[in-house]
Amino acid sequence: MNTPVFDFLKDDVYKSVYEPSEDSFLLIDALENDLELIRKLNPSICLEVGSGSGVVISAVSKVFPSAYCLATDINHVAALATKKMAETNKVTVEPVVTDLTSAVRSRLLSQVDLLVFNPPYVVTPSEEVGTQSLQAAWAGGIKGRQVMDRFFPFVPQLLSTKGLFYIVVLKDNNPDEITEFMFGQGLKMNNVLSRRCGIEHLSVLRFENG
Ligand SMILES: C[S@@+](CC[C@H](N)C(=O)[O-])C[C@H]1O[C@@H](n2cnc3c(N)ncnc32)[C@H](O)[C@@H]1O
Repeated sequence: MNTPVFDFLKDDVYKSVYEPSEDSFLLIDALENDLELIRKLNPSICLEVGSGSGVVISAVSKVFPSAYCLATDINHVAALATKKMAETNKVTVEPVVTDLTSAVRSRLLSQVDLLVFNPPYVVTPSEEVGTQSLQAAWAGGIKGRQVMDRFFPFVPQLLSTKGLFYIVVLKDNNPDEITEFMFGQGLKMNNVLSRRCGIEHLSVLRFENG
C-alpha cells in the first residue's frame, strides 16, 4: 500500500489539519499486513472516521478503486484536505463533515466492509476534547478514550457481516477493556501490529464478527 503524496499540506490553509504521522503510517502498514485478508472481502464500501489529511483513506482507495470510499471528520478543513488528497492522488473519496458517523450512519447500516479509525487517543483533560481545531486530532480526554468510546457502540451497526474494523490505540487506552467491550458486542479482536513511536506504544487492533 503506497503512501499518498501530501506535499500540498504545507499550505497554510491546512494548518489545522493533522499531518500524517507515525500513527497514520502504522495504520497504513497494518492494512498492508492484512491486504490478502481485505482483498478476499472484495470491499464495496470503505469508511474512515476522522480522516484528517485523508492519507489513509486515499491509500485504501488506490488499492480498491472500485470501492465506494467515504471519510468523515469533525474539522471542516480536514474534509477539504481529504478532498485535495484524493484529487492529488487521483482517487475518489467522499468527505463528510460530521461528528463520528452521525451524518452517514443511517445510509451505511450493515454495509461497511472496511472501517478504519485513527482516533484522538492521548490522555488529556476532558475540556480539550471535541474542539474544531488541531487539538481535536489528539485530545482523547479520560484514558484517551472519550471519543473512541462514543464510537464503539456503532461499530456492529455499521459493519457488514464480513466487515473488518481497524483502530489505532495507545497502551494507556487500556486495549483489554476495549476488547472486552467489543466482545460483548459480538466482535472478536486481533492485534495486527504494535510499534513503539517515541514515548508512545501504539497498536492497531482489528475487530470482526465472531
Ligand atoms: C489522530 S488524527 C488522525 C488523522 C488521519 N486519519 C491520520 O491517520 O493521519 C484524528 C482525527 O480525528 C478527527 N476527529 C476528532 N474527533 C472527531 C469526531 N468526534 N468526529 C469525527 N472526527 C473527529 C480529528 O479532527 C482528526 O482529523
